[in-house]
Amino acid sequence: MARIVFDLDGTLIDSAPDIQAIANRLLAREGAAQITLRETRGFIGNGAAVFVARMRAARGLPDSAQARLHADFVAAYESAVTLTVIYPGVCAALDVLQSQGNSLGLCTNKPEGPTLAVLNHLGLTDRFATILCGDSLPQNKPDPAPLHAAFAGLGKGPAIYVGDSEVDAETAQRADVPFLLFTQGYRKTPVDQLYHTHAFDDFAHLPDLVAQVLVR
Ligand SMILES: O=C(O)COP(=O)(O)O
Ligand SMILES: [Mg+2]
Repeated sequence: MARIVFDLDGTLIDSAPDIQAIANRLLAREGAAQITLRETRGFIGNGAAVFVARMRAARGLPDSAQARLHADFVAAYESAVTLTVIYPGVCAALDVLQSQGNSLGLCTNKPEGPTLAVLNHLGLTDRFATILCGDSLPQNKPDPAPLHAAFAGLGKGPAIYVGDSEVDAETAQRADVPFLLFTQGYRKTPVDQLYHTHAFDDFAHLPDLVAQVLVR
């Protein structure tokens, strides 16, 4: 059976409303305008430090505020779980994939504290036999090292990565593994311009796509 590794934000969960709420509390304190949900989605993907840098750039806050705002963002991040939801059909798809004997892992650029907090809050932690976070290794996605480590944690078998973003597509390409692209996440680039093996807009289709990858 296969080793299937998932991205988190924008793939399994829609966490943008919680991340937007933290950002807007910080921006209000700085006297800067709020960011929209669309802007928030656009800033997610390369981890917390890059999110804060993009948020600052969008509101003209200086580089000298980065360390302070990043620290405040991370401090708030672990308790920011209440507005986050699992995308429709995710749990049923994971049930099917696990019942077929596939092993599941997670590879996210979100730091470990908030990753475990939101997984616990949503009852998802036990689904994953291995979890690689943005601060688990010196390298972050799109460096393929965390994805390789996630697959290594799942033993042997064909490898498949499932994600939503430009970062995930590049990571999969650099790791040379099949990539299933969820199109309803935080991607900004047209699907046909991103590396992918199959694209899907509904988790009900995921088990079939995994089966298609495995017969190739
Ligand atoms: O925290 C981020 O910026 C991205 O998280 P993800 O890798 O789960 O999409
Ligand atoms: Mg993502």
